[in-house]
Amino acid sequence: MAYDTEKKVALDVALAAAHLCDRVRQEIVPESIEKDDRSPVTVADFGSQAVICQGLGVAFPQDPIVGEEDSADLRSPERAPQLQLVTRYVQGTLPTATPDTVVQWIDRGNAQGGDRFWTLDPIDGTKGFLRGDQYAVALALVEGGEVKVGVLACPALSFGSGEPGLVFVAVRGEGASWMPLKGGDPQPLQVVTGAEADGFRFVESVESGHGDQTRQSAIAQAVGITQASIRMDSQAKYAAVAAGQAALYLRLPSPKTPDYREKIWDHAAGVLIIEEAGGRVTDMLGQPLDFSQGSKLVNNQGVVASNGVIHETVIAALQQG
Ligand SMILES: Nc1ncnc2c1ncn2[C@@H]1O[C@H](COP(=O)(O)O)[C@@H](O)[C@H]1OP(=O)(O)O
Ligand SMILES: [Mg+2]
Ligand SMILES: [Mg+2]
Ligand SMILES: [Mg+2]
Repeated sequence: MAYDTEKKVALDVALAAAHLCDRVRQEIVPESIEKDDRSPVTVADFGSQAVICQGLGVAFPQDPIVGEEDSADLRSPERAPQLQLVTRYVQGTLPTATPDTVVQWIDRGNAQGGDRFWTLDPIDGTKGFLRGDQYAVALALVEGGEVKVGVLACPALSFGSGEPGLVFVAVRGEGASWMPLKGGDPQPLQVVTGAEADGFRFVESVESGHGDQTRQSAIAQAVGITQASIRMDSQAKYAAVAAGQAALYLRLPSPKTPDYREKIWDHAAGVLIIEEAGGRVTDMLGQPLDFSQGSKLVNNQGVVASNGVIHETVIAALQQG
């Protein structure tokens, strides 16, 4: 089957990284370092990126990786204790790791893109990770501007009363599935269908600054969703729609940051997983997300991810105000 090796390697590295993040959260209270854009990063974000870039580098040495983090914030002498800690966690997976190899692996993720590249968010939802809520390790392969393989590992996510720790994977044209992080048979993913919108739920970010929650509620109501939103950090929201737990994910530009452009690693894996589960993802104008323009979705604003059935109704409601 197409992309068999890519799927297997992506799952292996994402699982190893998810395990590292989970260990960090169980064992220490991770401190956050503030990046230049004032967003937080932790030893787990760096460790996850190191493990994934190392594994992709061995399996696909020619493939560029467009990752969120770079090692600049870890290289300064005053950050030596944090780099030591990252190295110790990476050694749990790669026993020969040293501070030098760790920063090199992290910086493999500094590529700009190309016709074929990987995009990586080593921890999507760092704020959720720090709060003890949802987060995801998100990895996707983009070829010719199209997402071909997507993996989302969600160590804190569970369905119903099941144990937390789920992984989601999709290959274009071959469907999407989920399985427990600790192993088990893959189960197919299918969005919720039917036209009974008053039974539907919608998902949105926990962070009010990452979207327009007022407008998101108004649009959900306009399309007949009467229940309150489920607020969740990270691309776990895409997983919730793909698994039929919600029919809609709305991410409309925040009035505080109207010029914000979404980063490709915040969406690529989730988009493919929803599409392969039978759903649809566009921007707020109904245009497909354009993954061919470097690290940002410069041609898109806002994201609408749905079960497909209600998609056009949502886009029409957005056009009305
Ligand atoms: N103004 C903004 N609008 C939309 N997303 C944002 C904004 N600022 C940061 N983000 C991104 O939202 C993602 C988290 O998603 P969610 O809110 O759904 O949990 C993070 O990757 C974060 O990027 P960054 O890592 O650069 O801070
Ligand atoms: Mg992110
Ligand atoms: Mg991140
Ligand atoms: Mg971040």
